[in-house]
Amino acid sequence: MDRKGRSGNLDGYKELKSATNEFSASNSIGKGGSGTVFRGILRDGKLVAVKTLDSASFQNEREFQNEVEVLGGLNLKSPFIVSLLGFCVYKSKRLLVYEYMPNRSLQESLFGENWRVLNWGRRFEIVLHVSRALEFLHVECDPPVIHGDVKPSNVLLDWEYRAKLSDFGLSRVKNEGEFGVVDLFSQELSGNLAGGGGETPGIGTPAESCNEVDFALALQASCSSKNSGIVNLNSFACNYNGNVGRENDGGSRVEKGKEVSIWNFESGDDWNKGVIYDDEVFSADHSKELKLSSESKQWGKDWWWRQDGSGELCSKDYVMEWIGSQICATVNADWDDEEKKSSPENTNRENFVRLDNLKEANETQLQDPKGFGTEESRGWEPRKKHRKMQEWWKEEYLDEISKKTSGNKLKRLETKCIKKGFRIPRFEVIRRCKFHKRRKFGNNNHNGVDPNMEFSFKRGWKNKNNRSGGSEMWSGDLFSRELSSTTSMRGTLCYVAPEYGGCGYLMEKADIYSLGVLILVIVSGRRPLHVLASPMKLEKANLISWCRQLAHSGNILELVDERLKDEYNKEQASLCINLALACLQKMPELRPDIGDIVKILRGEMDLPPLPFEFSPSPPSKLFCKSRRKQKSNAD
Ligand SMILES: Nc1ncnc2c1ncn2[C@@H]1O[C@H](COP(=O)(O)OP(=O)(O)OP(=O)(O)O)[C@@H](O)[C@H]1O
Repeated sequence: MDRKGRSGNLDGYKELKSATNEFSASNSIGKGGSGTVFRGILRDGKLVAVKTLDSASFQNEREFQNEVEVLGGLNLKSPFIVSLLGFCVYKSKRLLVYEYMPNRSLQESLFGENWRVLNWGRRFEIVLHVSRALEFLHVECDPPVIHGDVKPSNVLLDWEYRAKLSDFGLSRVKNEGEFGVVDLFSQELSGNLAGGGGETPGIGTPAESCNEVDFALALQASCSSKNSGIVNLNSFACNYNGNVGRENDGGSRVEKGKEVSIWNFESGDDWNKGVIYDDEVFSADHSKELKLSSESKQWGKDWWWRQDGSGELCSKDYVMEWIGSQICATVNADWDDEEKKSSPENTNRENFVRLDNLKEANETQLQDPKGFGTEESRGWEPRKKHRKMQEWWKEEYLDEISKKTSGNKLKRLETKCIKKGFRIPRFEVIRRCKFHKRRKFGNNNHNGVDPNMEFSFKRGWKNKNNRSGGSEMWSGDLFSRELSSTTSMRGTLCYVAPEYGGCGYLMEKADIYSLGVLILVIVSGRRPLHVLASPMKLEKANLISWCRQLAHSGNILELVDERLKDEYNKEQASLCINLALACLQKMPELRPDIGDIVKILRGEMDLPPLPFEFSPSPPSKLFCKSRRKQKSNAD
């Protein structure tokens, strides 16, 4: 790749190929939901990470474009954000080139064999660095950028374990004049989108009314802003084509007729510069692949529906039911009968909405707007409906389940599902585990699941990385693994803010919520959901509600990673936990701004008073005062 970004063409792809030893397994450093990441050395000796996205995935295409547009579009640099050095489009291949982060992700360090490197000092620094990354995005960037997917696997670590935030696939640039979900939708969008008639609700309307939203129009509106980071593929395709179309403009920097598009952010040039792009190959492939053109309106509509689900069995139910099934599974281990009926093919069919099924699925959905499906499709249709994200994160459900017998709970859910014509999904998950258990490890592995595998509603099982995560990474809990890093269309289960209903714009306070979860994860060294076989431990299953309980009983330090023993700074740990509690308040307005969070972490500001229900947690005011006093004494 030409690092000046001026002569990239097929050579660009070739260079990335040779830099990564032809994308060899030995250069592979990790696998995410969207593709594989390879270590590479460019001709000039620069060490890079090359992410190759799995082709032909609708989701990947969107995330690729978002990454390029938002991360690549940042005018300012931050030491706390991973640099995107360039990208490459070669036929259906999509590659992203990042600065290399030798210690990879926080997820791997925290839950891997190497967890000891994350001593308390480093953990506290990581909390500060991620906060500074968000401060950069929310405050220093104009317009602000909302990351949308803050979680440990998106925090990468450099040589000295300094953290940088990565993965802007779900991020967006905040539009000018956005105030908040309610204002936005009641005033701006509904008027605009309904063409003045005011009948079409906007994106952020409550999920119950989502079916009514003309999402295609909403998307068009959201993308109409010059700075919008919600990249509609339609508009993005236009953007590409627009560049090509402008090749003869004076000073055009677009070269036509090549197979590779590569653009180098380091060159500091703007979007057009250095794009080398075959419009025929690209636009043809692109529009075909994404089924755009005249159907784009309908496509946009289905796209949102498909990703977020519109069925009545929402993810809350799904998660509740799944939790129940996990408890049953660990206690009763009665999987085998179901397993016999399953096959990997069936499981795949039920868990993925494939690109090539899109048209077929659309038709079904149009004919059957309630989504119950025909007799033939019923077996897999409900799976697509489970993704609704609204308020899934109801820790009360865990409490509820712990109070009642899981069997009763499940019975009720089963009845509910059957009444609605849905099949019960729980055994699919379990089958999957069993399938992988057999295939990968025989019966000797801990609970039968590869420590490096994780489950995604969207993507099914995926191998997170090629390095062994170690036994700590597994630690006997199936459930925490599966939910802790499950990327949804717009957020990750357990990290996504409760107000974010799958239909709304992400706002800064959603990032703050995710930061709160991340802080607790860093401090506790465990995942947000952690169900162990013993029912006694169920009260601790949900990290957030456990933390709230501890705050209530004045014992928050019990949450600190027991592997650290006593080797941590109690004052800082209390500060982090109280700060996390403030970030995790259900009402977004009550959560602190990122600027204040950074100041609090630096000891320059008091922690705001926590809600009553968290008392008698360590008196945060007193605590902060004493901390400030100490600091001023030190000065
Ligand atoms: N810049 C980088 N430098 C070094 N390693 C990286 C870099 N980017 C990613 N990795 C490694 O590759 C792994 C996969 O990254 P990727 O961003 O594809 O997945 P993810 O964020 O874990 O998953 P998802 O995209 O589903 O959220 C990371 O966990 C990390 O180990």
